[in-house]
Amino acid sequence: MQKLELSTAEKKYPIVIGENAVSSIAPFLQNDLNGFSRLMIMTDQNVGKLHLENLLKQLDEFRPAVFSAPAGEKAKSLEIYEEAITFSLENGLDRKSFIIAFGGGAIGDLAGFVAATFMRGIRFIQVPTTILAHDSSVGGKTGINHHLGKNMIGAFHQPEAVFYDLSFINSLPPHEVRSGFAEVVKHALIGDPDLFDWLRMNVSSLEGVTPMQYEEMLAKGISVKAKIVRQDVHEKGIRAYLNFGHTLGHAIEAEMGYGNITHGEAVMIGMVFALEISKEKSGLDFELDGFKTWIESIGYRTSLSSEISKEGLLKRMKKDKKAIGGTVRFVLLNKIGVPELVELPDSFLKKKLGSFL
Ligand SMILES: NC(=O)c1ccc[n+]([C@@H]2O[C@H](COP(=O)([O-])OP(=O)(O)OC[C@H]3O[C@@H](n4cnc5c(N)ncnc54)[C@H](O)[C@@H]3O)[C@@H](O)[C@H]2O)c1
Ligand SMILES: O=C(O)C(=O)C[C@@H](O)[C@H](O)[C@H](O)COP(=O)(O)O
Ligand SMILES: [Zn+2]
Repeated sequence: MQKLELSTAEKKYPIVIGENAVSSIAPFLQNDLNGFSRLMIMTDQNVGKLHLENLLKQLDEFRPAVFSAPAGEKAKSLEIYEEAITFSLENGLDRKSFIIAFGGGAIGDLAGFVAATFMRGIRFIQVPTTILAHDSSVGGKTGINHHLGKNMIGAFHQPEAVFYDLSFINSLPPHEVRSGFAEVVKHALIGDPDLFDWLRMNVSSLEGVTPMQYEEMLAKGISVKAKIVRQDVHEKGIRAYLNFGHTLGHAIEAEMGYGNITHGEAVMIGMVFALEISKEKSGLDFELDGFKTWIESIGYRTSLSSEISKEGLLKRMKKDKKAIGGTVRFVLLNKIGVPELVELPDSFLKKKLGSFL
């Protein structure tokens, strides 16, 4: 079990990682919150079937209401958001109520946004169940999608705590493990060169990673994120580095239709694209072919089919949250562990996308 802490000017909260972290939730609710009224668990249909009973066993005494959303990106829609608010009102939640986000990043983002906006904001905790959610459960970005772009509706709202029980990740299907591992690679590339070297040396298949190794790499990924968020909670500057690979990644997700490619797999393609540009624009000295061979051997795609429209992708990248006045800004790497934010003209991106697709 590892215990980290995210400390910002506004708030400090614990991040408990390891097998059986779930057993720390009830004592936390009991002792660390100065009381609350109604408790609501928000989960999705897959996680509900697989793991809700286990969580409920721990929380019986609190008699929680349970809201179950559709699995995956469908949860991050205005329609499901409204359903969740209606459910909260009908189940007697008030300003002193408390939410548990129990699931992957989609549920974490939805539940966090419900918590941020219900009666102008109530408290919540994150109980992540995917590898990807080592990223999404920490840092307080919450939100839902719009058909014109990912996470276009949202708020910064920090949880009271994160309880990351790694026994849940054992039931993930291989493509979801792959999705989550992409964000581990991202954290290594932007902030932990030693972790990056370690991953390259030790991970040749995701099935071969041991529980101890997962615990170690997820804690390291979270540490990279926490260090950045601590300095820039509201993304006025360096928090944008956590968006490495996301400018194209988010455009791919929206262009292909939410849920038709996993977030991590889209981000991995986006990182390959950003690494290629980094070599050209930021002087990155990096063996990209070797990197691509490595991730392809783990099962990632490293390029897109030519059926996807490059005009469509560019249009979406121009709506990215980092863009200013329609000028796209990309996170590039100067060195492994040294990111920077660089403006890229449309003409350059169009040309690059042309050779990438
Ligand atoms: N807020 C942030 O900082 C942040 C960071 C990264 C990603 N995200 C968002 O997170 C979302 C992706 O998160 P995700 O990959 O966890 O996706 P997800 O929540 O959609 O989960 C992926 C799939 O795995 C299933 N699942 C979840 N836990 C499981 C388990 N233990 N066993 C078996 N199946 C399980 C889900 O039902 C779903 O079908 C995207 O919407 C992305 O934009 C947010
Ligand atoms: O926490 C952050 O900051 C991130 O950018 C983490 C990303 O991995 C995550 O996908 C996030 O939701 C992207 O945020 P957005 O602001 O680009 O929508
Ligand atoms: Zn992401």
